[in-house]
Amino acid sequence: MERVVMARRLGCPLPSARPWRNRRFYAAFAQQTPELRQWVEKNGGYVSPGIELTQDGQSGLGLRTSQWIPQGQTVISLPSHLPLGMHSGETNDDAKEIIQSIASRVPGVNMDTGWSRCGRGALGITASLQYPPLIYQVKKRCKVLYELSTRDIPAVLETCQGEKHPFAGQQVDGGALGWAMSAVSSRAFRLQNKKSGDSERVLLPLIDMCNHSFAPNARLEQIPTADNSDYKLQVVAESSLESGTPLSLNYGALSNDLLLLDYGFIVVDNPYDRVELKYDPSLLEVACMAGGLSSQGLPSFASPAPWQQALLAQLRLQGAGASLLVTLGGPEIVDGRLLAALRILYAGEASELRHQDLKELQLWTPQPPLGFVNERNVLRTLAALAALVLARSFATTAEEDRELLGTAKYASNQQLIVGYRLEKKQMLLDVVVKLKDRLKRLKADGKIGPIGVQDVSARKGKGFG
Ligand SMILES: C[S@@+](CC[C@H](N)C(=O)[O-])C[C@H]1O[C@@H](n2cnc3c(N)ncnc32)[C@H](O)[C@@H]1O
Repeated sequence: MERVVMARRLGCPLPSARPWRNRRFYAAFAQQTPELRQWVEKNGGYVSPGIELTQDGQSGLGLRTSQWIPQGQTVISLPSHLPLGMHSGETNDDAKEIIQSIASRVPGVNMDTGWSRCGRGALGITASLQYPPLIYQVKKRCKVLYELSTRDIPAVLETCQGEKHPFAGQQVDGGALGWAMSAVSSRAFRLQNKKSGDSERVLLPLIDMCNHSFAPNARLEQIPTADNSDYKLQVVAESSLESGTPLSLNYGALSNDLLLLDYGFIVVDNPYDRVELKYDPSLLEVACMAGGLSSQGLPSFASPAPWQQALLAQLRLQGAGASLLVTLGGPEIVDGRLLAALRILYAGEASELRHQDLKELQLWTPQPPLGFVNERNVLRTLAALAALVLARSFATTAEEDRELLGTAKYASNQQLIVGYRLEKKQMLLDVVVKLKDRLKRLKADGKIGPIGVQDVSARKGKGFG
């Protein structure tokens, strides 16, 4: 049995791009449960009589239970011929070849990058995101979409006539292409192809009506047949479900950036949300001072000792092949490489690290690996760094965003975007709180001396190594 994950990585519309956002559309569609059920069953699938299509608040359409479902019960089962992928369907061979040739030019399919709705107006609202890494992603995808629709796809389609034309003679403009890619990205699952062993993205009828939760009440399984020649896909209840419970699957440990780009929604208090920043010694220097640490006796971040440089190179934060992108947030609170780098930079001598595993330096351990003073300096610097990133990266404050969210004149796209940047700020504030909390717990042990030159000697006396 294999778990199947939502494929994400292809793209998703912002809410206004979804025709089904219209309430009447939802209501009409939700009534089609019997037809969908019959279609699945006619094609060899199974749908529990205990589930139905419904309109699910902010999430659009969804599935919910219409009766009590016991834990472990299969609620949907699809045979392997129902998922729709690049290699399935009844398109004629010429058209299939052309579609595959178009797909090979789409970075989202081959390079595992995401998409967003990049049609008219997308760039206008992009600036409101305020968060440069996401703005960059949106612009990049807009560019790819533009090039595909104005250059690459017309070049392929030019040679196609009649039967060969995969879209029955219709042109594919940026809007249509963006819509199609978004529709796929927000609904595709990643499956293991039993024959080739490759992972491929497929659309799963009915199953793709399940909305996302980080605490899902259902899971998707790919069950191989006894001889391993075929498989079926099934949605199974994770726990017993009361009647009227929305069915949810976990789309994956996705940040709000990926959820917004690929699915068009964000999760409040998303445990996997992060901010990206560049590892920058001068920023660390400022954070060190902002953290109230005296510069006396403390390291020069810009020109560390050779042994520190060697360790930073091992962390790929220095030298050829360095990768300077680090993150704050997520379950680990701070990127392990950044944590290790600060621990190394605050260590007085190479001997302090003699018995230290570089991997362990990247983790939060119950005991601070290089002693209390080292850890306190690290925590103070990191908390100040998170506060600095918060102050420097966004044009508005969290308070201003909250006020904006409260004003009715905002259309849903704008609300989503303001909500997105507010979540980023809130996440950074949470990082500061978590780091300060750690600092408090460290201090509660009563082993921390005053800050300054004494710290260095105290640290030297700890006897690590
Ligand atoms: C696989 S489809 C699920 C069915 C979809 N709600 C519909 O109306 O067809 C994924 C899309 O559902 C919506 N969605 C899923 N989970 C959501 C959530 N937790 N919050 C808001 N929207 C959600 C998003 O629009 C997303 O792109």
